Amino acid sequence: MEKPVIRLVDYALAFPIFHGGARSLKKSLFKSVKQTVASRGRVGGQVRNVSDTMMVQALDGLTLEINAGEHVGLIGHNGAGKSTLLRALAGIYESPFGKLEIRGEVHALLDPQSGMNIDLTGRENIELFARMLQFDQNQTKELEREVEDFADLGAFLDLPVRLYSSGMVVRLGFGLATAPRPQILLMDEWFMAGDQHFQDKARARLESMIAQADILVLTSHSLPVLREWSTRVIWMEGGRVRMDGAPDTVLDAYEAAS
Ligand SMILES: Nc1ncnc2c1ncn2[C@@H]1O[C@H](COP(=O)(O)OP(=O)(O)OP(=O)(O)O)[C@@H](O)[C@H]1O
Repeated sequence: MEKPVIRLVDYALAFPIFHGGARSLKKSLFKSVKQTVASRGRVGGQVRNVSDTMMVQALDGLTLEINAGEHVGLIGHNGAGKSTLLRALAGIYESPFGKLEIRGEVHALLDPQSGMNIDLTGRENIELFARMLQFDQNQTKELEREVEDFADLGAFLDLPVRLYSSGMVVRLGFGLATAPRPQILLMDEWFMAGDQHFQDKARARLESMIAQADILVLTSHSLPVLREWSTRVIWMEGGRVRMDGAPDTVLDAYEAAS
Protein backbone atom coordinates (compact mmCIF):
# COMPACT_ATOMS: atom_id res chain seq x y z
CA MET A 1 0.00 0.00 0.00
CA GLU A 2 1.21 3.50 -0.88
CA LYS A 3 2.33 5.60 2.06
CA PRO A 4 -0.01 8.49 2.83
CA VAL A 5 1.23 12.02 2.25
CA ILE A 6 -0.07 15.60 2.29
CA ARG A 7 1.52 18.09 -0.10
CA LEU A 8 0.73 21.78 -0.55
CA VAL A 9 2.50 23.97 -3.09
CA ASP A 10 1.90 27.72 -2.99
CA TYR A 11 -1.63 27.00 -1.77
CA ALA A 12 -3.93 29.96 -1.14
CA LEU A 13 -7.55 30.29 -0.06
CA ALA A 14 -9.62 33.47 0.31
CA PHE A 15 -13.16 34.08 1.53
CA PRO A 16 -15.28 36.82 -0.06
CA ILE A 17 -16.88 38.80 2.75
CA PHE A 18 -18.57 41.74 0.99
CA HIS A 19 -19.82 42.68 -2.46
CA GLY A 20 -20.56 46.13 -3.90
CA GLY A 21 -23.27 48.13 -2.13
CA ALA A 22 -23.64 48.61 1.62
CA ARG A 23 -20.65 50.92 1.18
CA SER A 24 -20.63 52.63 4.53
CA LEU A 25 -20.90 49.36 6.43
CA LYS A 26 -18.24 47.89 4.17
CA LYS A 27 -15.94 50.86 4.75
CA SER A 28 -16.34 50.80 8.50
CA LEU A 29 -15.82 47.04 8.63
CA PHE A 30 -12.75 47.29 6.40
CA LYS A 31 -11.38 50.13 8.52
CA SER A 32 -11.88 48.26 11.78
CA VAL A 33 -10.39 45.02 10.43
CA LYS A 34 -7.44 46.95 8.98
CA GLN A 35 -6.89 48.63 12.32
CA THR A 36 -7.00 45.27 14.09
CA VAL A 37 -4.50 43.76 11.69
CA ALA A 38 -2.27 46.83 11.82
CA SER A 39 -2.33 47.29 15.57
CA ARG A 40 -2.01 43.69 16.69
CA GLY A 41 -0.27 42.40 13.57
CA ARG A 42 -1.30 38.80 14.07
CA VAL A 43 -5.05 38.40 14.37
CA GLY A 44 -6.96 37.11 11.34
CA GLY A 45 -6.10 36.82 7.69
CA GLN A 46 -5.26 39.77 5.47
CA VAL A 47 -8.27 41.76 4.27
CA ARG A 48 -8.14 42.95 0.66
CA ASN A 49 -10.43 44.65 -1.80
CA VAL A 50 -10.44 42.67 -5.05
CA SER A 51 -12.67 44.05 -7.85
CA ASP A 52 -15.04 45.64 -5.35
CA THR A 53 -15.28 42.43 -3.30
CA MET A 54 -13.79 42.35 0.15
CA MET A 55 -11.71 39.20 0.60
CA VAL A 56 -10.11 37.64 3.67
CA GLN A 57 -6.95 35.84 2.68
CA ALA A 58 -7.23 32.92 5.11
CA LEU A 59 -4.34 30.91 3.60
CA ASP A 60 -1.57 32.44 1.59
CA GLY A 61 1.26 30.78 -0.32
CA LEU A 62 1.45 27.64 1.80
CA THR A 63 4.11 25.15 0.75
CA LEU A 64 4.60 22.13 2.96
CA GLU A 65 4.76 18.36 3.01
CA ILE A 66 3.55 16.04 5.75
CA ASN A 67 4.69 12.44 5.60
CA ALA A 68 3.67 9.13 7.18
CA GLY A 69 4.68 8.92 10.82
CA GLU A 70 4.32 12.65 11.46
CA HIS A 71 1.99 14.10 14.09
CA VAL A 72 1.73 17.75 13.18
CA GLY A 73 0.39 20.35 15.59
CA LEU A 74 -0.86 23.69 14.24
CA ILE A 75 -0.49 26.71 16.51
CA GLY A 76 -1.22 30.38 15.87
CA HIS A 77 -3.29 33.29 17.11
CA ASN A 78 -7.02 33.65 16.37
CA GLY A 79 -7.65 33.81 12.66
CA ALA A 80 -4.17 32.55 11.72
CA GLY A 81 -5.72 30.01 9.33
CA LYS A 82 -5.46 26.78 11.32
CA SER A 83 -9.09 25.67 10.99
CA THR A 84 -9.22 26.76 7.36
CA LEU A 85 -6.17 24.63 6.62
CA LEU A 86 -7.77 21.62 8.38
CA ARG A 87 -10.99 22.14 6.40
CA ALA A 88 -9.09 22.43 3.14
CA LEU A 89 -7.28 19.16 3.96
CA ALA A 90 -10.65 17.56 4.77
CA GLY A 91 -11.98 18.61 1.34
CA ILE A 92 -14.60 20.97 2.84
CA TYR A 93 -13.03 24.02 1.15
CA GLU A 94 -11.52 24.04 -2.31
CA SER A 95 -9.36 26.64 -3.96
CA PRO A 96 -8.06 27.02 -7.51
CA PHE A 97 -4.90 28.72 -6.20
CA GLY A 98 -1.83 26.54 -5.79
CA LYS A 99 -1.73 22.79 -5.40
CA LEU A 100 -3.09 20.48 -2.72
CA GLU A 101 -2.35 16.77 -2.99
CA ILE A 102 -3.49 14.17 -0.47
CA ARG A 103 -2.69 10.49 -0.72
CA GLY A 104 -4.47 8.27 1.80
CA GLU A 105 -7.81 7.89 3.46
CA VAL A 106 -8.78 10.99 5.44
CA HIS A 107 -11.08 11.35 8.41
CA ALA A 108 -11.72 14.68 10.12
CA LEU A 109 -12.78 15.31 13.71
CA LEU A 110 -13.99 18.86 13.25
CA ASP A 111 -17.49 19.20 14.55
CA PRO A 112 -19.12 16.99 17.18
CA GLN A 113 -22.46 17.16 15.39
CA SER A 114 -21.25 16.52 11.87
CA GLY A 115 -23.34 13.94 10.05
CA MET A 116 -25.74 13.65 12.97
CA ASN A 117 -29.49 13.83 12.47
CA ILE A 118 -30.92 15.56 15.54
CA ASP A 119 -34.44 14.23 14.92
CA LEU A 120 -33.23 10.65 15.27
CA THR A 121 -32.34 9.00 18.58
CA GLY A 122 -28.73 8.43 19.57
CA ARG A 123 -29.09 4.73 18.78
CA GLU A 124 -30.57 5.47 15.35
CA ASN A 125 -27.68 7.82 14.67
CA ILE A 126 -25.25 5.03 15.50
CA GLU A 127 -27.02 2.80 12.96
CA LEU A 128 -26.96 5.59 10.38
CA PHE A 129 -23.25 6.09 10.94
CA ALA A 130 -22.60 2.34 10.67
CA ARG A 131 -24.45 2.27 7.34
CA MET A 132 -22.34 5.19 6.11
CA LEU A 133 -19.20 3.22 7.00
CA GLN A 134 -20.71 0.18 5.26
CA PHE A 135 -20.51 -1.90 8.44
CA ASP A 136 -22.16 -5.36 8.46
CA GLN A 137 -24.61 -6.42 11.19
CA ASN A 138 -21.93 -7.65 13.60
CA GLN A 139 -19.81 -4.52 13.18
CA THR A 140 -22.91 -2.38 13.71
CA LYS A 141 -23.76 -4.22 16.94
CA GLU A 142 -20.16 -3.85 18.10
CA LEU A 143 -20.20 -0.11 17.33
CA GLU A 144 -23.48 0.26 19.19
CA ARG A 145 -22.04 -1.49 22.27
CA GLU A 146 -18.84 0.54 22.08
CA VAL A 147 -20.54 3.95 21.71
CA GLU A 148 -23.19 3.10 24.32
CA ASP A 149 -20.48 2.27 26.81
CA PHE A 150 -18.32 5.24 25.84
CA ALA A 151 -21.00 7.95 25.64
CA ASP A 152 -22.73 6.75 28.82
CA LEU A 153 -26.02 8.47 27.97
CA GLY A 154 -28.30 6.02 29.77
CA ALA A 155 -31.95 6.31 28.71
CA PHE A 156 -31.12 9.32 26.54
CA LEU A 157 -29.58 7.02 23.94
CA ASP A 158 -33.14 6.13 22.91
CA LEU A 159 -34.36 9.73 22.82
CA PRO A 160 -33.99 12.20 19.93
CA VAL A 161 -30.65 14.02 19.84
CA ARG A 162 -32.41 17.40 19.74
CA LEU A 163 -33.26 16.83 23.45
CA TYR A 164 -29.60 16.39 24.41
CA SER A 165 -27.52 19.01 26.21
CA SER A 166 -24.48 20.24 24.28
CA GLY A 167 -22.21 18.05 26.42
CA MET A 168 -24.33 14.98 25.61
CA VAL A 169 -24.13 15.75 21.89
CA VAL A 170 -20.34 15.93 22.21
CA ARG A 171 -20.26 12.53 23.94
CA LEU A 172 -22.30 10.85 21.22
CA GLY A 173 -20.56 12.73 18.39
CA PHE A 174 -17.17 11.89 19.82
CA GLY A 175 -18.06 8.21 20.17
CA LEU A 176 -19.16 8.09 16.54
CA ALA A 177 -16.43 10.27 15.07
CA THR A 178 -13.70 8.19 16.68
CA ALA A 179 -15.02 4.89 15.29
CA PRO A 180 -13.20 4.93 11.89
CA ARG A 181 -9.51 4.07 11.64
CA PRO A 182 -8.20 6.41 8.90
CA GLN A 183 -4.63 6.75 7.58
CA ILE A 184 -4.81 10.54 7.88
CA LEU A 185 -6.53 11.97 10.93
CA LEU A 186 -7.41 15.68 11.11
CA MET A 187 -8.43 16.97 14.49
CA ASP A 188 -9.74 20.30 15.77
CA GLU A 189 -9.41 21.21 19.43
CA TRP A 190 -13.07 20.56 20.27
CA PHE A 191 -12.07 17.02 21.28
CA MET A 192 -10.81 18.38 24.58
CA ALA A 193 -14.32 19.60 25.48
CA GLY A 194 -16.31 17.91 28.22
CA ASP A 195 -15.97 17.25 31.92
CA GLN A 196 -12.88 15.61 33.46
CA HIS A 197 -14.37 12.10 33.56
CA PHE A 198 -15.29 12.39 29.89
CA GLN A 199 -11.85 13.76 29.00
CA ASP A 200 -10.14 10.76 30.58
CA LYS A 201 -12.31 8.34 28.59
CA ALA A 202 -11.98 10.44 25.44
CA ARG A 203 -8.24 10.47 25.76
CA ALA A 204 -7.99 6.68 25.87
CA ARG A 205 -10.22 6.43 22.79
CA LEU A 206 -8.25 9.08 20.92
CA GLU A 207 -4.94 7.44 21.76
CA SER A 208 -6.03 4.18 20.18
CA MET A 209 -7.27 6.03 17.08
CA ILE A 210 -4.07 8.06 16.75
CA ALA A 211 -1.91 4.98 17.25
CA GLN A 212 -3.43 3.50 14.11
CA ALA A 213 -3.25 6.67 11.96
CA ASP A 214 -0.16 7.29 9.81
CA ILE A 215 -0.57 11.06 9.82
CA LEU A 216 -2.16 13.29 12.45
CA VAL A 217 -2.81 17.01 11.94
CA LEU A 218 -4.08 18.68 15.08
CA THR A 219 -4.96 22.30 15.91
CA SER A 220 -4.89 23.54 19.47
CA HIS A 221 -4.24 26.66 21.51
CA SER A 222 -2.91 24.51 24.32
CA LEU A 223 0.87 24.35 24.34
CA PRO A 224 1.01 21.33 26.71
CA VAL A 225 -1.39 19.42 24.40
CA LEU A 226 0.75 20.20 21.37
CA ARG A 227 3.99 19.33 23.17
CA GLU A 228 2.55 15.98 24.17
CA TRP A 229 0.83 14.95 20.95
CA SER A 230 3.01 16.39 18.18
CA THR A 231 6.26 15.32 16.61
CA ARG A 232 6.35 18.54 14.57
CA VAL A 233 4.68 21.93 15.08
CA ILE A 234 3.75 24.50 12.43
CA TRP A 235 3.22 28.05 13.69
CA MET A 236 0.79 29.87 11.41
CA GLU A 237 0.35 33.60 11.11
CA GLY A 238 -1.84 35.50 8.64
CA GLY A 239 -2.43 32.32 6.62
CA ARG A 240 1.28 31.60 6.22
CA VAL A 241 3.85 29.41 7.92
CA ARG A 242 5.84 31.49 10.37
CA MET A 243 7.88 28.60 11.77
CA ASP A 244 7.97 24.85 11.22
CA GLY A 245 10.04 22.39 13.23
CA ALA A 246 10.49 20.37 16.41
CA PRO A 247 7.68 21.01 18.97
CA ASP A 248 9.92 22.43 21.71
CA THR A 249 11.75 24.79 19.35
CA VAL A 250 8.59 26.18 17.73
CA LEU A 251 6.49 26.34 20.88
CA ASP A 252 9.26 28.04 22.89
CA ALA A 253 9.56 30.69 20.14
CA TYR A 254 5.76 31.07 20.01
CA GLU A 255 5.57 31.49 23.77
CA ALA A 256 8.39 34.02 23.78
CA ALA A 257 6.62 36.07 21.09
CA SER A 258 3.20 35.96 22.80
N1 LIG B 1 -16.40 30.99 6.39
C1 LIG B 1 -15.65 32.09 6.44
N2 LIG B 1 -16.04 33.23 5.81
C2 LIG B 1 -15.27 34.34 5.85
N3 LIG B 1 -14.09 34.42 6.49
C3 LIG B 1 -13.67 33.32 7.13
C4 LIG B 1 -14.41 32.10 7.15
N4 LIG B 1 -13.72 31.18 7.87
C5 LIG B 1 -12.60 31.79 8.29
N5 LIG B 1 -12.57 33.07 7.85
C6 LIG B 1 -11.48 34.05 8.08
O1 LIG B 1 -10.27 33.41 7.69
C7 LIG B 1 -9.23 33.73 8.61
C8 LIG B 1 -8.67 32.42 9.17
O2 LIG B 1 -9.65 31.86 10.04
P1 LIG B 1 -9.48 30.43 10.75
O3 LIG B 1 -10.80 30.06 11.35
O4 LIG B 1 -8.85 29.48 9.82
O5 LIG B 1 -8.43 30.80 11.89
P2 LIG B 1 -7.92 29.94 13.14
O6 LIG B 1 -6.44 30.03 13.14
O7 LIG B 1 -8.52 28.60 13.13
O8 LIG B 1 -8.50 30.82 14.34
P3 LIG B 1 -9.03 30.39 15.80
O9 LIG B 1 -7.81 30.01 16.59
O10 LIG B 1 -9.63 31.67 16.30
O11 LIG B 1 -10.02 29.29 15.65
C9 LIG B 1 -9.83 34.67 9.65
O12 LIG B 1 -9.48 36.00 9.31
C10 LIG B 1 -11.32 34.43 9.55
O13 LIG B 1 -12.00 35.63 9.84
